[in-house]
Amino acid sequence: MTRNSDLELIALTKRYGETVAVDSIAHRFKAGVYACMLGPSGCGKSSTLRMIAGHETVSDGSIVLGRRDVSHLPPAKRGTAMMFQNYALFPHLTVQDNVAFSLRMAGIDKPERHKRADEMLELVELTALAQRKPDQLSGGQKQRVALARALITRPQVLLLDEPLSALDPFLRIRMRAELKRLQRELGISFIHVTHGQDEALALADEIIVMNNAKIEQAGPVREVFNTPKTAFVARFMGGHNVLNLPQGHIALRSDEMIVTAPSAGRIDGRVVGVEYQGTHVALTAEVAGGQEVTALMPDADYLKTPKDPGEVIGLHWDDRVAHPVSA
Ligand SMILES: Nc1ncnc2c1ncn2[C@@H]1O[C@H](COP(=O)(O)OP(=O)(O)OP(=O)(O)O)[C@@H](O)[C@H]1O
Repeated sequence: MTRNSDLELIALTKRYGETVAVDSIAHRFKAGVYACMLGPSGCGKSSTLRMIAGHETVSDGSIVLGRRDVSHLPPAKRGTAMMFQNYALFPHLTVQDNVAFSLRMAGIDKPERHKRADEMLELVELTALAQRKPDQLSGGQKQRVALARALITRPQVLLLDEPLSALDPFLRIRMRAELKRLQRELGISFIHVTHGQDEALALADEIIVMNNAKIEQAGPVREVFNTPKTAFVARFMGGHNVLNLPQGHIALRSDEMIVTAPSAGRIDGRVVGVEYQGTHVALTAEVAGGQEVTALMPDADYLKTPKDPGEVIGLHWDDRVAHPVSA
């Protein structure tokens, strides 16, 4: 089997009756990439992932992994593996047997199955719990079992559908570091669907933002964050203001906004919100046309000139940090 191959989506389309869930999208995932797919609920992320995995039929277009068109192959024959949101572990099987399950289905004998399952359990640091049942595990441990179970098939591409959403915030941050470590160690592609912008920024080499069944923007993580092409991407990725000015729409990072005395900046606004965020303070002001603008100030800077709701402030920004975006 060709290892380390690019995964290409060509005019990939999914229709459910009248609903077009994925509308002729095209993208090439480079081999070994950590890609995060983001977008609002219902934009077609899961449908895309399920088509790649083979859990959903392709309505039109194709999926090519390496040199093989895998669009119509059964899931186990594609070179992909999927890790589900709810982990879908078998409650009556031990951790080791859960991990080895797909090898059993493939008719591999028991000693080989257990050997490979043990290797996977070592990879996810669960060797000590191999004989436990899923209900004797914590959420984070279940997630590792699900990962080991997906990885045992030695996929070229691992597909993850909101893998961290069932975990509490603290564990989520720990597990995302773990995912990144695993992906680096294995050198395979991870395609990870998430609702979390922070999660995507923390993990991804590449971000694919979907909206209304289409790819709105795709590219390296810093490029998508720093130079959003559309107002939607700027708003969706967070950390930006989108201002409708006479020269058009511009995106401005909240941490690039400079708070000045009234009339000393480019525009004035009235403070409508002051939110303490620990290291920073988010100061939100209403400017002309009822638009809200947020300036993210380091806490120490804010404390030098604290503001109260109702106060008028000036807002300034450097031309270099203003990016025109389409509405
Ligand atoms: N089995 C199905 N039958 C009919 N319509 C479906 C089916 N699955 C998804 N859809 C529709 O297809 C569209 C895309 O759904 P999809 O689950 O891919 O979106 P998503 O971006 O993953 O959303 P979420 O973030 O809420 O999981 C939605 O309009 C959804 O209602």
